[in-house]
Amino acid sequence: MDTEKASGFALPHEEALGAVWLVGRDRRIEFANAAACRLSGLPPDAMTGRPVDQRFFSTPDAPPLPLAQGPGLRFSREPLPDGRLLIQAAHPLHETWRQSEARFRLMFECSPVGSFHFDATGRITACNDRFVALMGSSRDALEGLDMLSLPDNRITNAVRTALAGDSGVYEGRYHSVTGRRDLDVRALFAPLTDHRGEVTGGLGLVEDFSERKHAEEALLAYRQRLALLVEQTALAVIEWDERFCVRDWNPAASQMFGYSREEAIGQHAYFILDETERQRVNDQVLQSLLSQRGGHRFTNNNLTRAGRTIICEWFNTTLVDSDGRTLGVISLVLDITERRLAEQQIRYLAHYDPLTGLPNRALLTDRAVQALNAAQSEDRPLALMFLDIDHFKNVNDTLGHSIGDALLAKLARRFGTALRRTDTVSRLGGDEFIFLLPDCDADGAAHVAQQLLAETARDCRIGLHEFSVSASIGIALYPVDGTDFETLSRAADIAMYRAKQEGRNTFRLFEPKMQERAARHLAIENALRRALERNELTLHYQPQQCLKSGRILGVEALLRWKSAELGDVPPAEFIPLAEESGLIVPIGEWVMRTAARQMVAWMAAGLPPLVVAVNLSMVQFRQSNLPARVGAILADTGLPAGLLEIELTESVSMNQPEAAIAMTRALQACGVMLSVDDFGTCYSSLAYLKRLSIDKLKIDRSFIGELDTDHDDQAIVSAIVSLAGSLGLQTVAEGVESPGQLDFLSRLGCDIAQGYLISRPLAAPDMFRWLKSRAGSVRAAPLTAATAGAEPSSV
Ligand SMILES: Nc1nc2c(ncn2[C@@H]2O[C@@H]3COP(=O)(O)O[C@H]4[C@@H](O)[C@H](n5cnc6c(=O)[nH]c(N)nc65)O[C@@H]4COP(=O)(O)O[C@H]3[C@H]2O)c(=O)[nH]1
Repeated sequence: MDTEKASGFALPHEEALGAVWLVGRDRRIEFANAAACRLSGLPPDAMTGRPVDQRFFSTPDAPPLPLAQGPGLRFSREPLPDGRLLIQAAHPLHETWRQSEARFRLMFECSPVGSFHFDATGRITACNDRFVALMGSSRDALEGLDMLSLPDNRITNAVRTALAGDSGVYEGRYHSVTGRRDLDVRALFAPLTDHRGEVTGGLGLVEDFSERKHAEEALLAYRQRLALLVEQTALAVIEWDERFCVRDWNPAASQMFGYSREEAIGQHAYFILDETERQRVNDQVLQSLLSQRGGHRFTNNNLTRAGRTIICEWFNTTLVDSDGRTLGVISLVLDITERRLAEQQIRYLAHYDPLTGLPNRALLTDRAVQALNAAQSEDRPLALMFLDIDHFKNVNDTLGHSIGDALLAKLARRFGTALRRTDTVSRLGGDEFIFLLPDCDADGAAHVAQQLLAETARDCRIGLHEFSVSASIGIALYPVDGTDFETLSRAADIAMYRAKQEGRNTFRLFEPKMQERAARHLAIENALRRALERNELTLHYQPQQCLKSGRILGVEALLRWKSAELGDVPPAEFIPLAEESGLIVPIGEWVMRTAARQMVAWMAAGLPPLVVAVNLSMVQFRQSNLPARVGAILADTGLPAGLLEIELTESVSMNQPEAAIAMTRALQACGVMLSVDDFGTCYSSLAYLKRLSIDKLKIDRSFIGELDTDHDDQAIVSAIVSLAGSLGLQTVAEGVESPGQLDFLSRLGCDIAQGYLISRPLAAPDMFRWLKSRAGSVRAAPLTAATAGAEPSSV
């Protein structure tokens, strides 16, 4: 380079040009390069200043003097603008070499691969820009770097391998000198030799494959995830070839169709299609799947290995290569058999009653609307019928719910046989059925109702039980009783309610006045809700007289209601409604508390202790906390337990016998007395009666009214009295109105009488006066342990 500077001429690379002489304007050599010196056989010092032969200038092509002759040398002469002369001598092979060198240099410089030369000592002598960039360093820092002193053994080993004449490879993570870059590199170290085959150094090629490595790693991870997914997924994953034979088959597919992977591979798609599906999904359809692009989805019936048909949802995607050629199809398959069944079940449940299989209200309403439209447009009648099983609750309570359910299912089947194809019977839940009878007038409806009553009354055998039930039916007619389903339903319901009130096991056609009754019931129920808080309820008391001594032993508390809106409402009217609505529970508690308080007050006012009898409704009797409530009332009011008598109606005690027996025992354990009211109206079994913990039987007043004349009643009352005697129970005769009745009862040995003959039920102050006026004949209740806490009588 110094010589170049000295010449003031930037010479191209020596080797590239061959021998070069620069001749001054004085025709003397100013500069000769190493090749020119070698060619001339003169050292550079002897060359500089040396005159150039005249002939060289006149005959430019003649061999220059004093140049040594060389074979095939080609001279050229180039006058320079400043008057100097550039003489070059080159061998023709040198030109080829020069061009090749230039190409190599270009490749070296511009290569996208980091490239560098190193000498025989392992020092980097030259490198390209890409190498500098990859290393994240500077050219100055890299050129001259001794690679054999690098800390990474694998690099030094690879360099040594190259210097030993072999190619060395290094692959690894490279941390740049500056520490700013982390690269995954692959480097090749190749030896460079001279013409004798001696290694003069090497060439290094460094490739950054970080991105490719990341891509490869990502692809590997993706493949692993995909494989895991295909292995683990609940979806069957099936790959088909272009002939629609199985190419791959995952475990879920084996699970779904019953074929192992080995059995499935190579099978044609037909192997999982049943006969019908094969006709539908023929070759043509399969071919069209192959030609489709993108995903497509369908549902079909497939066949498992065990021959079971399953419903499958298929999601298919055609597989294509990068040239768009179809390679096959990949299918994801979901077994939706259970979902379909559940959907069918839901659809069924939305329209049918699961217990009886009859249409439910939703379907009935739908059919009713259609039938009413038809009736209207064709001017035809239509009947709507409500049927309710009488005392169905008793069946459930005594025989259990499963027998109750079986009975309903059996009746539903029987009802079906009594109807025409165009009729609809539906169960609304519970024991209530609705019949929609298109084209049916009052006579037709009455006829059907009679048939239904007969079907209901037929003996039923369920398991070991044989029994029969009855039903009450209400009928409403289109168009007289209503023109829409709602109105007709209301009317039929009211008529059914009426049938129940009028003795059950019968049917009633709706009449407008029934509507009034229903409206009154509603009004009573509404007013009753406010009766307690408005203090509209009071108690009347009716005395009970000992038939032997003529003394008054106690009183029965009877509820009275004077409603602000409705005036006096008799208990026989409002008590059933209070029971239906559940209002009887707070009302009943109020009665017991008020009666107890009254007895305590009367005792405090000087009357001797009297037993007070209160009526207990079936609803109250079923409350499991009843004994606790009774105990609380006694404790709160201070009434001795023995002065409280609880009257249960015969039907109350007959329902759920075992529960009733337990409840009577629990109540008696509280110390209160128990009597069975309205005795004789139900069919009590004697064995059962014996197990009830009761003290008295109250003979129903329906047997007393005609006692003077009716021999049957006399026989019944006489039987009841002797039955009670043999069970150790007292008898109370209700509704005694005449001295004759009283006399008859006395002679029979009946213990107690109650009725208008003795006194009508009176308000508390009147009864107090009445009792006071009869002070002599009012007998204190026998003082037992339970009554011991009562205040001493001043009467
Ligand atoms: N014809 C006639 N009737 C007589 C005679 N002596 C008494 N009576 C009436 O017979 C009914 C006797 O009460 P019950 O059998 O318990 O029958 C009661 C009872 O079942 C129910 N009831 C009354 N008060 C209550 C109550 O506080 N709670 C419950 N759950 N029911 C009650 O209402 C029913 C009717 O009660 P009331 O209308 O007060 O009617 C009372 C009474 O007024 C008579 O000589 N001749």
